[in-house]
Amino acid sequence: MNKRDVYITEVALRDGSHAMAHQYTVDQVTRIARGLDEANVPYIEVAHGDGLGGSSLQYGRSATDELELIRAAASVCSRSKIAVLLLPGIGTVHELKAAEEAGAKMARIATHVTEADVSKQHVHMARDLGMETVGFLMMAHMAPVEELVTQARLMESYGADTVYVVDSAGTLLPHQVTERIKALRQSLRINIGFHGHNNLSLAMANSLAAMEAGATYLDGSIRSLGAGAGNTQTEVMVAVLDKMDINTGVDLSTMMDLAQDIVAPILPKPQEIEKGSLILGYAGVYSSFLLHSERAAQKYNLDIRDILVELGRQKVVGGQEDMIVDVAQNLAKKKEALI
Ligand SMILES: CC[C@H](O)CC(=O)C(=O)O
Ligand SMILES: [Mn+2]
Repeated sequence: MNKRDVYITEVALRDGSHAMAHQYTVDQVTRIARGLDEANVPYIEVAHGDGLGGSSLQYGRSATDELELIRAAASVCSRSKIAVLLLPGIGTVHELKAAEEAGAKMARIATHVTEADVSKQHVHMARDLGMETVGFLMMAHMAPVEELVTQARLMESYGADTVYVVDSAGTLLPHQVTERIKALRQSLRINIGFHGHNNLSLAMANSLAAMEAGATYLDGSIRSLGAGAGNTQTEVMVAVLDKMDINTGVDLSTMMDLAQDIVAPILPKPQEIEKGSLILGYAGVYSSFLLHSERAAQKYNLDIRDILVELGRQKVVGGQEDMIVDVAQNLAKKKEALI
C-alpha cells in the first residue's frame, strides 16, 4: 500500500449494518466493496454491526452470514484490505480465525474504554494470524484522559499496531478530542486513530481535530451510513482533506459516484440528525442503541427522548441492550400511574 498522510477505514459495511438493521445482502456488499476498492480506500470493515458473532436476538439477526459478506467483499478487492471488528464476549477467537480465512487482513478488537485488558488474547491471536491489529476503545467520553492513556498503553503492550479513540455516542466536542489524541500521541509509539459519530454534527470537526493532534487513522462511512446519525461522511472527508493537501490516496470522484448511485438508493431512510440521534449525542448514549430504542418507544408508546435521556443518566454501556426495554417498561409504568 502506498504511503498516505491519513489512512481511512470505511465502516459502512459494519457500522452501517446497525442502520440497515443487519439486513445487508451479498449483492449490496459486493457492489459497495467493489466501488471502494476502485476508489483505493485502504481499509473496508465488514461484519455484523456489533462485530463478529453479533447476529443474535439481543443485537439483531443478520440477513446474511457475515462470513459470506466478508468473502464477497474480499473477492472483489485487489487494493483495499478487509477489516473486521470483534468485541470480546460477543465474538470469539474462532470467529476471528474464520474471518481471516474468509479474507480479512485487519482485526479491530473493541472494548469499553475502561476494559482494554479483555482484548489481550484477541490481539495476540490476530497477530499470530498475521493480521494488522487495532485496539478500539469505545465510549471514550466515559473515561478521564489519564485513564484512556492507561488503557491504550495496555493495548499497545499486547501488540496492537494502532489504537483508536472511539466516540461511540457522538458526544465529544472538538477540544475533548484534541486533548485525548494529544495525550495518546505523547504516551504511545503506535499509530493513533479516531472514529466519530455525527449525532451533534461534529464528526468532521472532531476528525480534523484528531488529525491535527496526531491521529493518522480516521474512520468514515460513505453517505454517513453508520449507527445513529452515522459517522464522518467518508466522501466529504476525502474532499476536505484533499483541500487541505492531505494525501488519503482515495479518489474523490469515484467515492462521490458510489455514494450517490449505489449507497443512497439502499438506505432505509436518509442519514439525518433527527430527534433520536441528536439525543444520543446530547445524552452520551451508544449510537447502536438508536433502532432498539425507536422500537421500544413505539411498543410502549413513549417519547424516544425520555428513553435515551434515562439510558444516558444510567450510564448504560454496550452489551446492556436489554436495559433499553427495562427502562422503557419503567417509564411506561410511571406514565400509567400518572394517568
Ligand atoms: C456495538 C459496536 C459499536 O457499534 C462499535 C462502534 O462502532 C462504536 O462504538 O462506535
Ligand atoms: Mn461506531
